[in-house]
Amino acid sequence: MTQELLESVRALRIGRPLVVAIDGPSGSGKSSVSKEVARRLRIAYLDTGAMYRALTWHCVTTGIDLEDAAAVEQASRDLVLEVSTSPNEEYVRVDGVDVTDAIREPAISSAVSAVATTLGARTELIRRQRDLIEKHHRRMVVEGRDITTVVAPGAEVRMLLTASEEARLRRRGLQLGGTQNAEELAAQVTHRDAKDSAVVNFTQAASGVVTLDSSDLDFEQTVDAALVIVTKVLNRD
Ligand SMILES: Nc1ncnc2c1ncn2[C@@H]1O[C@H](COP(=O)(O)OP(=O)(O)OP(=O)(O)O)[C@@H](O)[C@H]1O
Ligand SMILES: Nc1ccn([C@H]2C[C@H](O)[C@@H](COP(=O)(O)O)O2)c(=O)n1
Repeated sequence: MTQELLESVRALRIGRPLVVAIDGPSGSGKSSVSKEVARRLRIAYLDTGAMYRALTWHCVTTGIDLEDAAAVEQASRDLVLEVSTSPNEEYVRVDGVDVTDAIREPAISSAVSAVATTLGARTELIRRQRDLIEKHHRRMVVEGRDITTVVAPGAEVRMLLTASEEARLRRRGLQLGGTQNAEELAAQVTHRDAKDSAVVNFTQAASGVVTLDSSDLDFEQTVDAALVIVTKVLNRD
């Protein structure tokens, strides 16, 4: 994307709301692409998956039974959570403890779906996500599974970032440095998506949501394509 086009989008939206909602399956590139889009647009960034992971870490660490929906819901309300909203700094803290790396451990990845499918906990985390968007004057790239449909259906730009299963498994394998075998990778990508799909639809674009298929694009090309979508949608409205 040309620098001039990007400058014109930024100028057009100065002081005005610009929520870019991005959903998609695991390994499609939501976090990395959304972060870079936020940097280029010079707006805030929120990784909502990190919030579900932080709640999972808290439940696992304090011995809360993940099958006990009432206990998980109560934990979501009690959670003392700080999450970065800057695309240039990554941190997640629970009760002041830095859990940025701990929430990415395979043990949390395999447990997180149980928490994310607890509807009462979702209600509480969605409330917090909306608060954060408002706190940033509705100028934020927000990514997850239900942002385009539930958290911010009124976002200025709504996008579904997809990629073939083969591409997503390959990317996750590379990201984890080739440490996982095929079965472990499938558990973290395909099986987790299947469990999460029970409560949210992130495989088909809802009405008004633009699909970006990155299967045959590299990272830079995907960021460019996402910014072109932002420009087109804003110029259309
Ligand atoms: N278009 C692309 N081409 C190649 N690699 C990519 C592309 N987009 C993202 N990646 C890489 O794929 C890996 C997974 O991306 P990322 O963590 O952003 O996915 P995600 O959708 O946020 O996954 P999850 O929902 O499981 O957290 C990262 O290493 C990222 O750099
Ligand atoms: N808006 C969201 C964000 C995430 N989840 C669930 C789905 C995942 O299993 C988990 C962790 O997300 P990730 O870090 O892998 O993007 O949280 C969700 O249900 N809704």
